[in-house]
Amino acid sequence: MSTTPGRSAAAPAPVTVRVPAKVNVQLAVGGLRPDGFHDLANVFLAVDLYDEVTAFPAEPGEGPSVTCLGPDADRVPLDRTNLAVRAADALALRHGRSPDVRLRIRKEIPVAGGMAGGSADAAGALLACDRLWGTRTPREELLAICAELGSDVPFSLVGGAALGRGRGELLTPLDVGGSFHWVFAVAEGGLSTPAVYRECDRLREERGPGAGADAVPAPEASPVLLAALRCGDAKLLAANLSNDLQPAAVSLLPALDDTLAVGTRAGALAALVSGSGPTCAFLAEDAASATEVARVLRAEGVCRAARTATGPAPGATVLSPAQ
Ligand SMILES: C[C@](O)(CO)[C@H](O)COP(=O)(O)OP(=O)(O)OC[C@H]1O[C@@H](n2ccc(N)nc2=O)[C@H](O)[C@@H]1O
Ligand SMILES: Nc1ncnc2c1ncn2[C@@H]1O[C@H](COP(=O)(O)OP(=O)(O)OP(=O)(O)O)[C@@H](O)[C@H]1O
Repeated sequence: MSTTPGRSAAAPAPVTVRVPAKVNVQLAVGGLRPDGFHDLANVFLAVDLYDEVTAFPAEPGEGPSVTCLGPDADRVPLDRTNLAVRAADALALRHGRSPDVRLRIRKEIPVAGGMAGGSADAAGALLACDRLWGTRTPREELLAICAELGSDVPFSLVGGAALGRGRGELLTPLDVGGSFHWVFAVAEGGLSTPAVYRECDRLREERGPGAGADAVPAPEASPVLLAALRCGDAKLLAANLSNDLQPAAVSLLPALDDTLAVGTRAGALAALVSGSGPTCAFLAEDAASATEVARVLRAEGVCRAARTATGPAPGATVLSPAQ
């Protein structure tokens, strides 16, 4: 007999889903669109740093609730604005049912770190609730709900590597010919994604007439970068990493320049800000080099934590009950 609160003998078993963080190996940002978003060529790579979302059954009419465990748990909102709760609400609305679920997030992905942590929890909650409620939502509909929840959420569901067009939600899967070794330097605080995009526009305006947001060329994925992924060539990938949001993130948090420099001096093939930051990502030649880069980053005190990870990693995956 289970002792989980709120479970009767007939209640379904809790469902646990594991969801990866991401790093953007290319983030080309176009001009500001009328809807407030930017067109992107966004090359996502999922890495094996995971949040776990568990959906427990709740009483009929109870509605959704969420708890969070992990080092950053106190920075995660536990009300209806939590992206996992919003995902449960959106799925319930789609099926015309009450969003009765108790969600538990085990958080390893840095909060507001540019690694799509909230998006991961949204994708995880969506899959977990769909299983718990037996709603059997087709994959295409799950992806559409993901896109409504946030630009990064569809990729959190899919994982692997993908090119995101539009605002990042229109995904084309990419072939990857090997595993890449990364180090992530987690910063003390977070950066707000909209604030970083605003700073990117401001810096472009500052560059003068003709360089403003409306003069920005359409973003395109780099063919050489895509070839580097396809071949699993870490050195070629390192030479072609790029993030148009990096100057904006560094402008808001100038100390990131030191973090990037320390990791590079420690032997990383390349360093860049992950997405909207402030997490800094270092591509290493192999596992031993990644361990050394992480050690130096910690020793120099330029980050709150340094984590090694590899990518690509699978997207949102149901861990239990077993398939
Ligand atoms: C920086 C990235 O993480 C790179 O993958 C994403 O572009 C951000 O994706 P996200 O966190 O899922 O962002 P959303 O929740 O969709 O949007 C938050 C805010 O970020 C800005 N935003 C986001 C995506 C995009 N293509 N253009 C934007 O300008 C907008 O101000 C938007 O209101
Ligand atoms: N489940 C959640 N986990 C983390 N943050 C959440 C969650 N739900 C809502 N939030 C809010 O979203 C904000 C952004 O958090 P998140 O960790 O998703 O940022 P991020 O990783 O930089 O996002 P991205 O890389 O997709 O731009 C947080 O500051 C927090 O207020």
